[in-house]
Amino acid sequence: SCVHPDRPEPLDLHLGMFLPTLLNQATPEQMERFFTPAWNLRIIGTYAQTEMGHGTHLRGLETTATFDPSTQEFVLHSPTISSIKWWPGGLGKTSNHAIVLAQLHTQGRCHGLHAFIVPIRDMDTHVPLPGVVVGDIGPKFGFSEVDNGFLKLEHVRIPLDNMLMKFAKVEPDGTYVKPPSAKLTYGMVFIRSMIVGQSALALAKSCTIAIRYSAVRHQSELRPGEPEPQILNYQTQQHKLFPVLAAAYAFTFVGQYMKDTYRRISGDIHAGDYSQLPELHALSAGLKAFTTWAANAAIEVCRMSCGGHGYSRSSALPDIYVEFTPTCTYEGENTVMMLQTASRYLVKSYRQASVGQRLQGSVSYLSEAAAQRLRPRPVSGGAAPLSTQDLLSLVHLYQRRAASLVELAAKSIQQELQRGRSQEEAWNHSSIDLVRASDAHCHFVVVKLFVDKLEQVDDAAVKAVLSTLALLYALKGLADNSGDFLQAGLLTVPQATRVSARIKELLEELRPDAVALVDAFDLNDRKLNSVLGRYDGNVYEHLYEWARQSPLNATEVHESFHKYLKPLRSRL
Ligand SMILES: CCCCCCCCCC/C=C\CCCCCCCC(=O)SCCNC(=O)CCNC(=O)[C@H](O)C(C)(C)COP(=O)(O)OP(=O)(O)OC[C@H]1O[C@@H](n2cnc3c(N)ncnc32)[C@H](O)[C@@H]1OP(=O)(O)O
Ligand SMILES: Cc1cc2nc3c(=O)[nH]c(=O)nc-3n(C[C@H](O)[C@H](O)[C@H](O)COP(=O)(O)OP(=O)(O)OC[C@H]3O[C@@H](n4cnc5c(N)ncnc54)[C@H](O)[C@@H]3O)c2cc1C
Repeated sequence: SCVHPDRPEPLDLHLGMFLPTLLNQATPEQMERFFTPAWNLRIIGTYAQTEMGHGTHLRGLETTATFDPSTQEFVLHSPTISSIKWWPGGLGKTSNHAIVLAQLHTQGRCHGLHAFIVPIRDMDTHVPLPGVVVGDIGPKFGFSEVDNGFLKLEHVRIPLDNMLMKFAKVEPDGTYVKPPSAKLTYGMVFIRSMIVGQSALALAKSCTIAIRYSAVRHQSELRPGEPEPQILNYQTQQHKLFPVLAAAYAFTFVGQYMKDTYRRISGDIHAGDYSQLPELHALSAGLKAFTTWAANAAIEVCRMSCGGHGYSRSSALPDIYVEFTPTCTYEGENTVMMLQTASRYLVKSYRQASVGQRLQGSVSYLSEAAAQRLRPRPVSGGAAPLSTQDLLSLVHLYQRRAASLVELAAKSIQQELQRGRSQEEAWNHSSIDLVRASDAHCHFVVVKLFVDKLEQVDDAAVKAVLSTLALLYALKGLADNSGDFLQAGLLTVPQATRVSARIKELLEELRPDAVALVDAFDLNDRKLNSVLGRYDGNVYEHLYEWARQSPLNATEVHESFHKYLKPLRSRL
């Protein structure tokens, strides 16, 4: 059957991680030896980092690569059951090579995790090579098209030159040469950055299906005696779907920003300037977690808003969910990513700002907040006036919420330390606050980027409708997180009431443009693969046709009648 353009595929890891890792970490000689045949699919690779016992804790990975100077080889070995590589996409049956992340041992010392290119199957027969035990990990929640696999290495020898040595090196005598920065060997920033755009696409597809279907589905009575209305005219249906529509636009702009930022900073890194790597790591980790959690929940809102037909595979919504949901786990489990952004960036920046350092990039607002703390507080102490129309003032409100939650997390750590807890315990006992701080920081970044994007829109009508979407996104976020804003003294209860009223007005304003706004994503029927989301809105005829094609309908009387029902009857 033809490959559906957006379905997971066995070659995803080859394209999405094996090739990019070579590009980022291979020497010119290794590019020649591996990239060319990999580009021509002679070499098919995967990225084998996760083990049965460890996915998040990289320093806990157990696979070893021990250098043998007498033969100029590394010996790759899986020492325990928990060290068996587990999950890599395309590993089970497709790949003939793997980039294996292993603890490097040379001259009796361990130098931590490094990347090694390991042939795992014969290039011609595809039979596993000696010392290689490889296979599929079995059925999963979804991703049934992908052979996520396991790999057990039994003292497998590879040449010295199979260690990716663009940054770290091992000399022929076994001497280890450190990389310019230990962070360069982590990788994964590329895919995390790309996943932000995947979140936008998943939202765009889901709300296109749900809003188009809601425009053709008529149900119940709004006014007695009148024809059944479009379900899109129900305020609750708009309250479910229009914030998802707004988020789809917001994440589209954030996804573009993330890709541009990745391209810019990875260019600097290739030129030897590593100064922006912390910002890139923090931004990609945080936005990957923020956008995938939000999109994951929103896909389910779209499915349920389509009633029973949303549960049918003909809607495509179950498949979109099943294929999207692992983004919250892979490429950095979301909670762990949020903690990375908070602990390795936000709290560090907060402390720098607190001693007067001028911060750049996405945390520059922490300098402004630190300066604010030094000024006398206004006597009123109350929340500033709230405009439910002025986007810039809402951006500032999100900025102040983020600064407040970063400060709360930093102070929690300080309080835990003052209680006598160790550094590690103090951080662990503040981790809920740390995740909240990261979430608020990412939320501010998303709202700010949405509003910044409007400045680039020239067409007045487009700018007006996008501004309405941006307002809805910002106010809905304010309503959903009103506890944060109230706790930070940034919102009063009367203001919260005004926000709810304004949201209702915006839903009404957006109703006439809702279908045009999803059409603007320009997702054709093949890409959507959804009977409910068809551009022509001809749902019922195609739903009936889709059902008729079901394999169960190949015969009028299914064999189960003769095999089971009839014999059962005769015994009753
Ligand atoms: C030619 C190209 C063609 C392209 C075509 C594209 C077609 C694409 C189609 C296919 C699309 C998608 C396919 C992919 C599908 C997805 C498959 C999923 C794959 C995986 O899941 S791979 C495995 C993912 N695993 C992880 O992410 C592990 C998560 N854990 C960690 O990252 C780490 O354990 C940790 C949580 C960061 C903790 O590590 P550690 O304890 O060692 O580090 P510290 O917290 O102490 O921090 C130390 C220091 O390092 C900095 N840092 C940490 N990580 C990074 C990083 N990634 N980058 C940069 N810097 C990092 C951290 O900030 C600290 O710095 P400091 O000391 O504070 O200055
Ligand atoms: C569909 C799919 C495809 C994948 N493809 C690949 C691949 O191609 N290559 C590859 O190498 N891997 C792949 N993986 C593995 C994936 O990267 C890991 O599952 C992921 O990194 C999470 O690690 P884990 O499974 O060990 O979960 P764990 O880290 O065990 O997480 C379990 C729970 O523990 C919590 N936790 C863990 N550490 C901390 C902490 N420090 N602080 C607070 N809470 C914590 C987490 O938040 C989570 O709630 C894939 C996984 C899936 C589902």
